[in-house]
Amino acid sequence: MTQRDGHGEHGHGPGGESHDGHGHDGHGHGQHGPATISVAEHRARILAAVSSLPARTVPLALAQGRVLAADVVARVDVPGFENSAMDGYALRQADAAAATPDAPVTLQVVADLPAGSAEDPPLAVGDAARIMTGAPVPHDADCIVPVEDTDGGTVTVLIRRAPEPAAHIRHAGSDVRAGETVLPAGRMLGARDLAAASAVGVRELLVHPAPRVGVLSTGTELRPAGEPLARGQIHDSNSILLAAAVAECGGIPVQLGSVPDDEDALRATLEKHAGSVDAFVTSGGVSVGAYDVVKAVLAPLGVWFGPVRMQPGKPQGFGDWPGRDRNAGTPIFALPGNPVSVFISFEEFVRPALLAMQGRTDVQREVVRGVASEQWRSPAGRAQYMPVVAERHSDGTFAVRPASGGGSGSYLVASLAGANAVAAVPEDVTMVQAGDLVDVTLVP
Ligand SMILES: Nc1nc2c(c(=O)[nH]1)N[C@H]1C(S)=C(S)[C@@H](COP(=O)(O)OP(=O)(O)OC[C@H]3O[C@@H](n4cnc5c(N)ncnc54)[C@H](O)[C@@H]3O)O[C@H]1N2
Ligand code: MOO
Repeated sequence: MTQRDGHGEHGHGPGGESHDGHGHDGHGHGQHGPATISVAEHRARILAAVSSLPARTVPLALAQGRVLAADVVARVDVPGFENSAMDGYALRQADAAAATPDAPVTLQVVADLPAGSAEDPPLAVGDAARIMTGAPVPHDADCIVPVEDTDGGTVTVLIRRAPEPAAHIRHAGSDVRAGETVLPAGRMLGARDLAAASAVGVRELLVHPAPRVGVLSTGTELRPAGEPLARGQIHDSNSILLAAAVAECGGIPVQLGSVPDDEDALRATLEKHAGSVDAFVTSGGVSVGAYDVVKAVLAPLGVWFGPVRMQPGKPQGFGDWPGRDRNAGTPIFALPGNPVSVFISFEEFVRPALLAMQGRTDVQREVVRGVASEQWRSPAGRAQYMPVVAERHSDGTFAVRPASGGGSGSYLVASLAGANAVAAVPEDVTMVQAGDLVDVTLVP
């Protein structure tokens, strides 16, 4: 990789341009606090500011994907009783110990036990009970002979093979005993976890709920998907992306539509929904333009705005929409308007925060190793997040190349769909060469 020759810590001067040609780092933004912060610093501040939503009890059917807030302890033994692992016959092993295919043993069939039977028939010497998988084994029996080793009789039965002692019996508590912890707090619940909870007698779980996330686009130029466009208008793709991305990481998107670049309209929308969402994510209106409405409304309320040393995604805002009557405020993520910036900002900041609100501690995606298969430029002084196509090699590494011929331009929304990963290039690298190792995150 080509690195910028070192003039100390990342200064704020005009360090680099965004690839779509209108970026200037770190001045004239009127932000609070330090002139620029790194991606890691901004994420750390966000994670320090959000906490897991208070736990609630939900039925098992609504617990999938939620994080457990308390251990799940078995209420009963599993299995709860000795039961048969085979369709066949329950009997005393000694009664059939001499059986061979050439010299089968004949037993009396004195009972028929389907799964769910509550019977416990007494078995005298020479008796057997026909039994199905899962049915309770009579106390007098000590083994099961599978039906395949018999003639299948219902009055008498020929046993053609001697059973092992205790053959095909599932013992009570052999899976888990009452009182044992089956699922630890902190576990994200999947299908197997819910099955385990049900099996041990639990029907409701204490979990951190899914955050409801209000998604709002800003921009007078925006039209809903599919509507005809006049000159200067574009389709609102950010709210579509954000709503899907919220759902993908376990949140509940609440589409608030789009508001024009009008302070009162934005204020009214946020005010209206603040009580019914756990967070807001807005896009657009955070830069230095004359109509940057989000910043105009939120900065006076103490929401932080400033450049983050990244490309795309440089202009960011984060803080609280104030609560009423001493209620806590609603976290608000004010993302830049460019669609690729929205995607990268969501991945780096919003997704980790939404996962933390769900009680997750593993809030960042796994980073894998990539090898650049072609060269590309990266801005000095800003970490670059390049949408790439990553192809897996047999040794587990990935060959990566930019997903668009246009590079990392933050307006390249249609090309973004062709990417399956994002390569993160450190701040001090200005050129990634073919063959360079890069950190890669695979994305859905
Ligand atoms: N003079 C400067 N201009 C810009 C700078 C700068 O530092 N100095 N930064 C550039 C960077 S980097 C970004 S990122 C953008 C961020 O600007 P805003 O957050 O204020 O976003 P907008 O101006 O509202 O929109 C930017 C761009 O994105 C399109 N857009 C907006 N919303 C949507 C949506 N819902 N769906 C699809 N596309 C959307 C919008 O039409 C613009 O093309 O500022 C740069 N400028
Ligand atoms: O590069 Mo901006 O920082 O287009 O997101």
